[in-house]
Amino acid sequence: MEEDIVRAVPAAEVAPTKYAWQVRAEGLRVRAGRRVAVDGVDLRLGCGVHGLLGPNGAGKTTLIRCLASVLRPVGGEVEVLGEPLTGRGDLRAVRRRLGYLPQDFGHYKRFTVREFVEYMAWLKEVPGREVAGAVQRAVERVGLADRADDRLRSLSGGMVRRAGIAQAIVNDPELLLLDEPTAGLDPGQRVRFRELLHELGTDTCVVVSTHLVEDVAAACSDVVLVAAGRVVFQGTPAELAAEGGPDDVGDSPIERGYSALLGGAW
Ligand SMILES: Nc1ncnc2c1ncn2[C@@H]1O[C@H](COP(=O)(O)OP(=O)(O)OP(=O)(O)O)[C@@H](O)[C@H]1O
Repeated sequence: MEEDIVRAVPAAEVAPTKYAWQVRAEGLRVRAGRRVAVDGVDLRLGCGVHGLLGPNGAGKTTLIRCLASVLRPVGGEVEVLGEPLTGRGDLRAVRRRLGYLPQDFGHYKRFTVREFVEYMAWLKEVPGREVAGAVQRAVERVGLADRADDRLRSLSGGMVRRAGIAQAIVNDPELLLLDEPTAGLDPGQRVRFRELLHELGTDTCVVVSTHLVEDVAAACSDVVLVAAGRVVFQGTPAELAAEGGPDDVGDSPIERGYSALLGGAW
């Protein structure tokens, strides 16, 4: 009986908060192949939706991969959820508390959506009796409840990406890292996804890399602009817009702010 009244409590509500920032980096340097693609990043991120913007090759994916503990830094410091990623410590505990949607994520085409999200829930060590409910909630939140029992290979690219978002949120992560989550989503889904981001940002640190300036304007509380491996601006979308003037290139105030800050490098 007791089980009936137990609700899935977001990890952020129960984990002791022993850190001031979900992400803290100082002078962070990360290599991608032979290149130092993140080259001296200072960053502090708390709860909210942080839009990671920047031109192709700026280092956004490399930064996200480092925060997801996939790439080890080669210099500087980085702490995620209060845990340093620079040492030789065991990263499993911190990995359980984050959600990550890679740009090109691998999935098992023969799995159904539910099986895929369930599998990721098990890997994140979501307690057994909570798995089914957590999976159903994640699938509903991305609007895939009616396709939950279809195999991934039968879904469109945008639907597969939504399944990817579902696996990233299934463990109610304290830090959610989404690398171009809106790529391939139709306009209706993009609007729904922005609403979901808003909701998640109230008690989670969400980092979203995107090329879509409209996503940033509509869904992000904060913009981090990256160029040539460094953070060149951090502020609200309105502050980014204020950087632009009538002579800057762009179709919207935010685009003009973006081009003003990047000069010719975009
Ligand atoms: N495996 C790799 N080997 C060599 N160079 C790499 C590798 N991965 C990335 N790079 C280089 O590192 C730099 C940063 O790449 P990264 O993918 O982080 O940029 P990005 O900002 O995410 O770009 P995009 O907007 O195109 O996705 C680029 O110059 C890229 O060519």
